[in-house]
This record gives sequence, structure tokens and C-alpha cells, in this order.
Amino acid sequence: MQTGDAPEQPESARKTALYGTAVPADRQRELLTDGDVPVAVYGLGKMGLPLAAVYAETAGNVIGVDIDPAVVETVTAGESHVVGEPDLAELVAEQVRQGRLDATTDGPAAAAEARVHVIIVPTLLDEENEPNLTTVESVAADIAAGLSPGDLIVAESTLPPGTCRDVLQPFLTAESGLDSEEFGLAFCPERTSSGTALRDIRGRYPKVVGGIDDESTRAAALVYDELSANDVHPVADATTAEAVKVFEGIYRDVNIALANELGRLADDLGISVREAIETANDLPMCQLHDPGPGVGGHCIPYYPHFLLSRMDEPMALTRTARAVNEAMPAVVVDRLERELAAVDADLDGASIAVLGITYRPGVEETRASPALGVIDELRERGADVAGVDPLIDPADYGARSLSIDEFESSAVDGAVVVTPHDEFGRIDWDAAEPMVVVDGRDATELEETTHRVYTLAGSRRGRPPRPGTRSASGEGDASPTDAVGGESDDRRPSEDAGDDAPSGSAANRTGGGTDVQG
Ligand SMILES: NC(=O)c1ccc[n+]([C@@H]2O[C@H](COP(=O)([O-])OP(=O)(O)OC[C@H]3O[C@@H](n4cnc5c(N)ncnc54)[C@H](O)[C@@H]3O)[C@@H](O)[C@H]2O)c1
Ligand SMILES: CC(=O)N[C@@H]1[C@@H](OP(=O)(O)OP(=O)(O)OC[C@H]2O[C@@H](n3ccc(=O)[nH]c3=O)[C@H](O)[C@@H]2O)O[C@H](CO)[C@@H](O)[C@@H]1O
Repeated sequence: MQTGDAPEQPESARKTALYGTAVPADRQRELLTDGDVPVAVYGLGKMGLPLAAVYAETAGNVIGVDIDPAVVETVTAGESHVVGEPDLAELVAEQVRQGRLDATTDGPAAAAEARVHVIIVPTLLDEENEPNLTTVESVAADIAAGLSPGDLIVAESTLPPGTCRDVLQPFLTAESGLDSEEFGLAFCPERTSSGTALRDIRGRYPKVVGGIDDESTRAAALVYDELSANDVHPVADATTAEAVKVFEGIYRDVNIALANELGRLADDLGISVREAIETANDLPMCQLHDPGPGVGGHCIPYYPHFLLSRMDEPMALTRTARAVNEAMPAVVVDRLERELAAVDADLDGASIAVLGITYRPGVEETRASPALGVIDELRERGADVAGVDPLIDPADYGARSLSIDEFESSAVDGAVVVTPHDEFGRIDWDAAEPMVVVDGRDATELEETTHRVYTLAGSRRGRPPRPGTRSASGEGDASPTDAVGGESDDRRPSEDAGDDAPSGSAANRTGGGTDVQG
């Protein structure tokens, strides 16, 4: 990496700069959409490739940078290595074919050409849950090596609030030799979900833009006004924009923790908490989320730590929410152990299948997946653990691999539904030997089968977790063996009167935890 004087800038480059020039805004828009403003996108992963492709269809002059030569080779061949994103393969192929999108491993060379630099590499946590910015800093070093006056840097990677102001701007200034007023820097958070990346980037939600100074905000807002069909929402500064993204994640984590805390009351109350939650959400001001076996993915479980380790304030609520959600896999296994005990079976030595290892149905991502916690907990308690997942190989995660067909025919003692992939809809539960099922997501309909089912937090249709345990006194859960009232071989659930309960249909019902879907 170089330190020292800024590279000499040709006249043509100055004309296509978006930051701090006298070029009128309308002309800047023309230059951008006519392909006269070279853009570099650093990081061509699950979010970076869709973002680079949308930049290419808008600006027509994009180079994607990735340290992984295989990724670069794939993209330069006009192919997408990212799966599960509708229309992405076609868009990449088209943009590469038209010469609007290319890729390289040479970050400094791309930076020297580009006038707009977009950072979309991962931000990680270290073993102590401290944010680890080394990847972002290594991209910043590449950018600094080719930074020219008038360049605009856009960070889309989620960052701890204050990173643009306190880390990136001083670093870029020191490494490029430019003054801080000579280049723009803005934080413009990615508001996308896996599986809907193109739709989201093209404008599903307003685009938040916060610059390190007003001119950075203006220049970034101009770019995203062209890129996104939705509104651009400028905020006071980069730190505010960084906070927006982290707050969104903390909001989700805390609210899911609340749902999980309430969901755990279902046994004590002898009701379906899911039904109570859905009904409470009739009120638009009530947006309770969905209880479940925990919170996974590379976003929500991580973002609280972007503040927790850095603030003087205790942040007790955020901290507790994280702990509540992290405890859920153990809660699920507790419930399984109890249900097994009710049929005189022991978890130690039992064979248990975990259904769904990825953190979300249909998304090939296992980071922080609750299923990993469930597998660990089961193994610690002596179970023989198998896994069923259509997207990944459970053997990579400590569980024996079972296909759906093998699951149906292998006599396991129990199953835990963690992530309800669509493919599980074709499981023929009647074909399987009777087992104890803990359904963490209310994703099965097993009342008419020989299986003994425990639905975490109860069913949406009003059935309490364990059929036949509805109890006005709340005693239904006091003694597992009493509560189920079963003989050791009695795994058939009793009649479920609750399933016909009205589920409510208020038009103004809020979606709670599912409000980001669809
Ligand atoms: N995936 C999501 O759902 C999502 C949603 C919102 C925000 N984000 C944000 O986007 C960021 C990127 O996420 P992703 O899912 O695309 O990650 P990813 O792990 O799928 O891909 C990251 C890519 O960056 C490349 N890379 C690593 N270091 C590099 C470097 N120094 N220079 C160039 N390339 C480098 C990797 O080779 C990889 O291809 C996340 O950290 C997060 O801040 C992601
Ligand atoms: C603020 C927000 O929502 N952001 C989304 C989120 O995307 P995601 O795919 O990581 O998030 P989810 O699908 O919500 O799930 C996470 C985990 O929580 C479990 N869950 C969820 C809701 C619920 O009520 N009860 C639960 O138990 C679920 O099973 C899963 O394990 O982060 C991305 C990166 O920041 C964002 O871009 C994207 O907009």
C-alpha cells in the first residue's frame, strides 16, 4: 500500500468525479447513467454480486473486486456463483455480455480507475464478540492506493456506528495522501434479505444515505436516486446511518427475544402463545414477533455486538435479549428431554433427527443457526444426532446425514423441527415409526398421527404445546409424566379440541415477526 502524494489526476477524470466538483447535478446524473463514471464494487458475495449487477444496469461501467479468484473467474465468464437469488444469473450474464460489468482480483488497479467505490465485504466478530474490521480495512487500503480527488466512497457493509468518521476517514486520508475534503465518504446500508436481493436493492425500502459531510451525502443521494426506485432518505451524518442499520437488527433481536420469553409461558399457562400473539397483533400498535428455537443468520445475532462492546452504557435490555435468544436451543432440547421422559425414554443414547440446519428456510446459510446449538446440546446430553437438510450436508455440522426418505424409514426416537424447509412438506409422517417430535416452528400437523408432538409456544390455530394439557390452573406442565397422562407406550396425542378455535381475521392485524417477508 502506498502512502504519500495523491496520484496525478487527468482532466477527464476530474470531469467525471461526483464529489466536490462544479459539474451541475443533472449533468452528473447523465454522466453516471451514460457509463462515464467508473464504479468499483469491492466484495462479490451474496450481497455484493447483486449490488454490482444493479450498479451495472444503472451505471454501465462497473468492475467488481474480490480476493477469491474463483469468484472473479465465474463473474468474468458471465455466471453467478450466488444461488437462490431470482433473476441474478440472467442479470449478471446480460451485464457482462454487454460489457457493463467485469471483475478482477486487483483492488488497487480497480481503485485507480474508479470514481465511485462501493464496499460490501463482510464485517465480522472475533472470539470475544468484538467487531473485527480487518476485511473492511483491507479494502480501504486498496481504495486508498488508487484514490483521486473527487472520488466518492460508499460503505454498504454494516459497520459499528462511528466507523466512517473515526476509522475509515482518518485511514483513507493518511494512506492516500489526500485531504479529507478532497474525497467523499458515505454510509448507505444494505437493506436486503437473502432470496430477494435484487428486488430489495432496486428499491424495496427507502435507501438511507449518511455522509461524512454534506457534500458526501448529496453525492451518495444522487447515486442512489438513480439506482433505487424508492425514496432516498438522507440522514444527518454517516454515524446516524450506521446506527440505523444496527438499530434495525437490535430491534429484531429484542422483539424476537420477547416473543421467545412469552412463548416459553405456554406450558405454565396451558395455552397456545402463538394464538395469543397473533390475536394481540390485531392492534396495529402491537407487533409481537414469532417465537422459535432461536435467532440465526449473519446479521441479527451479530449486530447487537457492534454496540455492546463499545458503549459506556450497560445496554441491559439488548444484552438480555441476546442471552434469551442464545438460550433457546437449550430450551428446545429441555422440552424434548421432558417429552421423551414422559414415554420412559432417555435422551442419553436416543437417536434424534434435527430437521433444518440452515438458519432460514430455503437459504443456504448456517451462520449462528439455532440448529447448530440444538445439535451441540443434543450431543452433550448423549444423543445420537442425525440431520436432514435439502441445502447443506448435516455431516459438516456434527450430525449424521439423513435424506428425507431415509428419515421416514429410519426408526429415530425423536425429531426436532428447527428450520421448516418447503421440502419437509413431503415428509410422509405416517410412514415413520412413532417418535417424539418437538416442533420449534409450528410447521407440522401431526395430531392425527401416532407421533407424540410438542409444539413450542403452541400452534397458531390455538392448540397448546402438548395436546390435552390445557389447564385453567396452569398446572398442566407441573409434572411432565402426569401432564401427558400417558403410559410408557402411549405416544398418541389425545384429542385436540383447540384446533378448531377461531384464529381471528382482523384486517389491520400486524405481521409481527413475518413482516419482512413477501
Ligand atoms: N447477506 C445478507 O443478507 C446481508 C444483508 C444486509 C447486509 N449485508 C452486509 O453485506 C456484507 C456482505 O455480505 P455478503 O452476504 O455479501 O457476504 P459474503 O460472505 O457472501 O461475501 C463476501 C465476499 O467478499 C469477498 N472479500 C473478502 N475480503 C475481501 C477483500 N479484502 N477484497 C475484496 N473482496 C473481499 C469474499 O471473497 C466474498 O466473495 C455483510 O457483512 C453485511 O454487512 C448482508
Ligand atoms: C431487520 C431485519 O429484519 N433484517 C433482515 C435480516 O434478515 P435475516 O434473514 O437475517 O432475518 P430474519 O428472516 O428475520 O431471521 C433471522 C432469524 O430470526 C428468526 N426469527 C425471525 C423473526 C421472528 O419473528 N422470529 C424468529 O425466530 C429466524 O428464524 C432466523 O433464524 O437481517 C438482514 C441483515 O441485516 C437484513 O438485511 C434483513 O432485512
